Amino acid sequence: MFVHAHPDDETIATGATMAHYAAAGALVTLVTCTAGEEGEIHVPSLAGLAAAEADQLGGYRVSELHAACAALGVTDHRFLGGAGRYRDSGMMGLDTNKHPRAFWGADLEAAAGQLLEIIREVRPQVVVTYDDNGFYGHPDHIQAHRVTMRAAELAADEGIAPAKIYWSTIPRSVMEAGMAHFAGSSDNPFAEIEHVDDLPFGTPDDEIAAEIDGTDHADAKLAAVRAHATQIPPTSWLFSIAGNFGGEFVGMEHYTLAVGRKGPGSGKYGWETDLFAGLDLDGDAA
Ligand SMILES: CC(=O)N[C@H]1[C@@H](O[C@@H]2[C@H](O)[C@H](O)[C@@H](O)[C@H](O)[C@H]2O)O[C@H](CO)[C@@H](O)[C@@H]1O
Ligand SMILES: [Zn+2]
Repeated sequence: MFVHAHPDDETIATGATMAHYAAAGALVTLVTCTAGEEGEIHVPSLAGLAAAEADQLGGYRVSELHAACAALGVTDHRFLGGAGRYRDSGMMGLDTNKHPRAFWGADLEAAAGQLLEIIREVRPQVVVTYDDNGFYGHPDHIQAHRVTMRAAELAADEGIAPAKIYWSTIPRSVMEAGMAHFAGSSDNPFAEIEHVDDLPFGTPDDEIAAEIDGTDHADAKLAAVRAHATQIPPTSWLFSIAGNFGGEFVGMEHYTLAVGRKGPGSGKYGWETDLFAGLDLDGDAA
């Protein structure tokens, strides 16, 4: 079960992993916490849908999300609390954070209870969300983390806690390789960044628990990225890096392990290659 804040996060952060497990026959459940109402619009003909205009972007992004799920082979998608329950809060500190339905202002117990209802039904062995900074500090990402971790506590009280909880991330080494590769390029997505430590995200390689090789699904992930056209323009850094690094970047996704016992791994840091590593078919520690 993947818990994400906005339509597009599922693809950007975990699209290849979701496609990998969907193709392998696992039940992949995606829970999206908001409809992304406060997003930018990179499709000029849709500018009138913006929050400050017709305020219809959320509904449109639902269609983008469905197209992305189809590209990834994900068939079980839910909105936390039902479609429209929680609204995209906008970037940290904006007045939109105070909207009556802003996810950032959601009652934690109520939202966690809504996620617990899905956990009771789906009984996920593995859950994936963000770290306590929401990966890069967006209020809805931070709230998605808090709601997920609280729901897992409530599930544990009922004896149905997931065996493992992972937080999506990017290894510091991948960021450094990207910066080195694009140094001097006119199309440098890292142009504003002097040092990798200046980025609001990135995890030291020795703190990574799992690397999922979804390179066989890199094309599906890029199709899902294209489905989120209002958020990710053709000029996006994602396409720049994908064009240069291809499946090596797009298809490889990384996670830290927040809850549970790390299974067998390989390589310099013993990274797992499977989120179910160390679990038996019932999702119990083998
Ligand atoms: C990937 C992600 O979480 N996107 C969010 C984010 O989008 C950013 C926002 O529009 C910001 O104003 C831009 O400068 C930045 O480039 C975007 O990534 O926040 C949006 C508003 O909450 C959200 O809709 C979008 O999904
Ligand atoms: Zn997001």
